Amino acid sequence: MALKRTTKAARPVLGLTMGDPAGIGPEVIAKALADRALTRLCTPVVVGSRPVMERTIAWLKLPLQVVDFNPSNGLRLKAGQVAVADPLESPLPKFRMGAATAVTGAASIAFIKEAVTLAQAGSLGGIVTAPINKEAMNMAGFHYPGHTELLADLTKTTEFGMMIVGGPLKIMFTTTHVAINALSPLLTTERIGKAIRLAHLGLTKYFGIVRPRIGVAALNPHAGEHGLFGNEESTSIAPAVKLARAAGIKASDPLPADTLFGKAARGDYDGVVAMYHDQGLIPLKLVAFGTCVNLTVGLPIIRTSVDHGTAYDIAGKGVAEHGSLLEAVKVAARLAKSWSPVTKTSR
Ligand SMILES: NC(=O)C1=CN([C@@H]2O[C@H](COP(=O)(O)OP(=O)(O)OC[C@H]3O[C@@H](n4cnc5c(N)ncnc54)[C@H](O)[C@@H]3O)[C@@H](O)[C@H]2O)C=CC1
Ligand SMILES: NCC(=O)COP(=O)(O)O
Repeated sequence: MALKRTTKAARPVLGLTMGDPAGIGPEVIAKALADRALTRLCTPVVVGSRPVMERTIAWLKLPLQVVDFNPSNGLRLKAGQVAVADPLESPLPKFRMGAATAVTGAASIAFIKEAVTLAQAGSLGGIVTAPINKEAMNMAGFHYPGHTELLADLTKTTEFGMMIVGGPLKIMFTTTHVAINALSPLLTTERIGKAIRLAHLGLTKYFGIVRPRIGVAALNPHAGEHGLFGNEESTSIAPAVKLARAAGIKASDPLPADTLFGKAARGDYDGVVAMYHDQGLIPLKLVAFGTCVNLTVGLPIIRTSVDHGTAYDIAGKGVAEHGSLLEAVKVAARLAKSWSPVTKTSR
């Protein structure tokens, strides 16, 4: 029997995927599990390797005890007990912390798949993902740019987008993990229009903002300066804005990105549509690294994530901070209490 789906009164059951076992995912999860701030927000279920979780808890000397996740017992846990859903058929072979391998990459994908299955079955009210390593995932033969596209594939979602929020900024990304020299042809009116619609959906449905004001970033310096420094503004961004406005969305003209994010941070816009990864993530991480939350807007399930990666440089050292994971749980728990599946991205 699946757990009853979260109600407004209950603390939602959230699945915390372990991410890449060789990164800081297990550590930030263990630290968060020992933090009362997390258990006040939700009933956590770690979706990951049970032996890795046990080793991490022991290594960090945390007062936690791992038990198997059993959806049919209503998650009746004693204080300090942590439920782990481990989808791996056999324990992971020995691996080195801080190194990308196909084995750990494959495990990180198995955890995500299991979490999606549990969420779709109603056993989890949402999922919060710890970082995967894209290189390890690709070494394992999963050729996705990141969670965002994998989750869309697993849930058969076509209209989805990566939104990251932090401090005063809420940013929707038109493209995610793309080489700069491959960017321009991807910035079609259709793709930008989709990002504007998803920004609107994210700001209204996920953050409750009525008639949000959306700032749309230009791609080129000074918004191209009438074609002097590029023309994506006139050929694709402005036409996408026009279509969005015709659909009733309050979207700005393509604005020079070097001043747009500051304006949004000061409150002139409720959200921003960035054209590419670093355009939006540099301002976000400058003002709020460690507390930003990544959401996949448009999925039929709730998914939030941390703002950081696997941080191989500090994996196994005990210095990783778990603040972003707590923030991601906070957002997922809030959404889980009022969630209704996305059916379309109309206003
Ligand atoms: N949600 C996800 O699954 C994400 C995955 N990644 C992946 O992570 C890998 C490494 O990416 P990088 O660009 O190097 O970013 P990164 O966030 O792993 O590391 C950047 C710097 O921040 C520090 N740092 C990161 N998280 C920290 C924490 N919780 N506490 C203290 N210091 C922390 C690291 O030590 C490093 O100096 C890549 O494979 C990337 O694709 C990156 C971002 C998000
Ligand atoms: N920089 C954001 C990031 O890498 C997370 O991407 P995803 O795994 O959530 O698609």
